Amino acid sequence: MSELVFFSGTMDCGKSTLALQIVHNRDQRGLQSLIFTRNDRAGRGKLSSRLGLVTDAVEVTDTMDLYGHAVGVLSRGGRVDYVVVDEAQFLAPEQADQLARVVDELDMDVYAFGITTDFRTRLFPGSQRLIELADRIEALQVEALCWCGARATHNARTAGGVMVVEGAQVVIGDVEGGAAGTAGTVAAEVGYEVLCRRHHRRRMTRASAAAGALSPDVLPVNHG
Ligand SMILES: Nc1ncnc2c1ncn2[C@@H]1O[C@H](COP(=O)(O)OP(=O)(O)O)[C@@H](O)[C@H]1O
Ligand SMILES: Cc1cn([C@H]2C[C@H](O)[C@@H](COP(=O)(O)O)O2)c(=O)[nH]c1=O
Repeated sequence: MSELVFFSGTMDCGKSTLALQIVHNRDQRGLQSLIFTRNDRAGRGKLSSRLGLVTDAVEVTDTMDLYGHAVGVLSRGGRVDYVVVDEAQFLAPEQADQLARVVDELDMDVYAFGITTDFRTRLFPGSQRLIELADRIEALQVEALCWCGARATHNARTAGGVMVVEGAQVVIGDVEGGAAGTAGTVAAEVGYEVLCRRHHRRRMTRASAAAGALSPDVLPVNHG
């Protein structure tokens, strides 16, 4: 039985790497993928991982029908054995429904990869719909870590090094403060950092925690 599987986690937890591994392993066995992505940092029509691997993909647009696209490939004599979708948080909810239709009507596995929540801890609409529809939701085994060493569960956005909780939901960027990419809204000063919930709630990034540790008002008072 074919499945819709949603592999989700924070930024930088290895989702794109796993997507590329799935494609590589099936490719080795002669299976043909149809790969979708949207707003990858490497540019349009790319699925890239921070480990340096990259492959070509179909860039999803606002109005693209993913089921219709798969049917189109098949009807032109192309072969599709399974579907991979990276940056699936950027899908419109109806595109998640189209992926479920691919599974049910074309009998193909669909592996979707994406972050669950945005920098305000709110579900992305595409991720919400995938959670609602998926046969399975998988958390990645290599967890990203907060600066405190706890498992990172949330994504923080920083602007000029300071955590922000207001702004557009979609701003393409990277962890470690570096913003990159060619699609979507790109703000040079925006960065991301993965945090545990406790530190996300307290708005404590690695930099602000370090600054707090050095702040005179938390240093031990010398009564001597
Ligand atoms: N220099 C490196 N050496 C080993 N592993 C690395 C290196 N850089 C990144 N990684 C691994 O790659 C992961 C990020 O992979 P990626 O697929 O780009 O993440 P995601 O798609 O979830 O944002 C990191 O969590 C880390 O495990
Ligand atoms: C939290 C958050 C992230 N984004 C963007 C930033 C990146 O371009 C992608 C996530 O990519 P990754 O491969 O999982 O690192 O999403 C965003 O637009 N809005 C957010 O709130």
